[in-house]
Amino acid sequence: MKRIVVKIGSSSLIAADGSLCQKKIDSFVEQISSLQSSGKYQIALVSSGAIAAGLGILGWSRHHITMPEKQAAAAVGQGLLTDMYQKLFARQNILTAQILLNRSDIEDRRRFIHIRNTMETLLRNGILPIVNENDSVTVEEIRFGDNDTLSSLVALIIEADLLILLTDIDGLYTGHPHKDPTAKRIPEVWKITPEIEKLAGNPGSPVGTGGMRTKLIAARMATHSGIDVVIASSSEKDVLKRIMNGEKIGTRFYAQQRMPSKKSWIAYGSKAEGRLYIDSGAINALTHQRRSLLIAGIIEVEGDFDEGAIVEIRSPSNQMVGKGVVSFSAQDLRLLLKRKQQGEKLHNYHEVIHRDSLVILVLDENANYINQS
Ligand SMILES: Nc1ncnc2c1ncn2[C@@H]1O[C@H](COP(=O)(O)OP(=O)(O)O)[C@@H](O)[C@H]1O
Ligand SMILES: N[C@@H](CCC(=O)OP(=O)(O)O)C(=O)O
Repeated sequence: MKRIVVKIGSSSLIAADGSLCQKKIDSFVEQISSLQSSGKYQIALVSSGAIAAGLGILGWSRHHITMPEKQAAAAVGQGLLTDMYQKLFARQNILTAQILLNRSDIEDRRRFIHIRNTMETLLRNGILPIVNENDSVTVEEIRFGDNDTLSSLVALIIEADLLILLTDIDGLYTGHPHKDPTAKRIPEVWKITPEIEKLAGNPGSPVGTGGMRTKLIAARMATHSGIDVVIASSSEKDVLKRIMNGEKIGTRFYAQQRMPSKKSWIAYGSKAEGRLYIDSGAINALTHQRRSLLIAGIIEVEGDFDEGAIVEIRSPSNQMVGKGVVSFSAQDLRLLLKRKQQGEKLHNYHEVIHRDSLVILVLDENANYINQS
């Protein structure tokens, strides 16, 4: 069975009067149910709309709103959203489950595995997980901030084959469609180059968060992990079925080679607790010779971490090289660096970051991430 994550943005769920639009939601529910009951797909839904729905029913304006008001609106709106999905999916004999996440739930490896096991259990039992950010309890430091990023992490969690971002526009355009009347849809993206990234602008509607910018970040994370991404219009008739039938609607981003799940978590889910600065020889060994990181290549250690922590690997000029699981504590690494400076050869020490626990995050000359295997 193929696994799909479908993300629906606020702009596709909210009616002009600010309320949840049952007609629109029903159309998604029918489409998702039809795919799920074909027996060919397991689907997880990431649905935005809690804040907008809450503001709508409370009659509160989104302008100059305080954080507690926004979080209160999310608490009200999430209830409305869950209730509507539950009722509409029940009509299609599909049981739904609500999962609300913060970034810290994913950053911690144990919690990540718990979420993965829960999602697996739901999917294998034919229950539809409906995911959103836990907006009403989230503080800035642990926010995803946008559901595009969240949906791509959900795709990593369940090792999806495809991530579909449904929005109020039929794909990525060559310019912001509200500002550039000549802008055209780009049907396919093989590589997310800096030129492609430059095309993505902010939301076009007052209810959207992140616009195309965050959709491209999500697409980068997913495609690098080996998951195809389609951005398509939520109002296109039978959009999900047509995408699954291979019709070229929206913008399709093609995946690179599949990355092992642990590595995609290291790259995009985990939180780095420190930094290792490495010299040019080590950068070359890591990026071109697929070697592990040895103590010999480390110039400086930043932060205070234990062995087993995730750290960033950076160049002397502070460019990101990668991330990985470190085998020594920061204290021990500093000690070893001192001994190295005093002339001691440290050949007997094992890898500081083993290749299998290392993800390279630099692009090659073709704007591809360097092969991880
Ligand atoms: N290059 C672009 N191509 C298409 N849309 C773009 C582009 N740059 C910015 N946008 C805006 O991004 C919007 C979609 O993002 P957003 O409003 O956050 O939707 P959602 O609520 O579905 O996440 C579009 O309606 C459009 O106005
Ligand atoms: N978690 C928020 C939505 C955040 C978000 O990314 O919104 P959107 O850009 O509409 O997908 C909510 O439920 O209101």
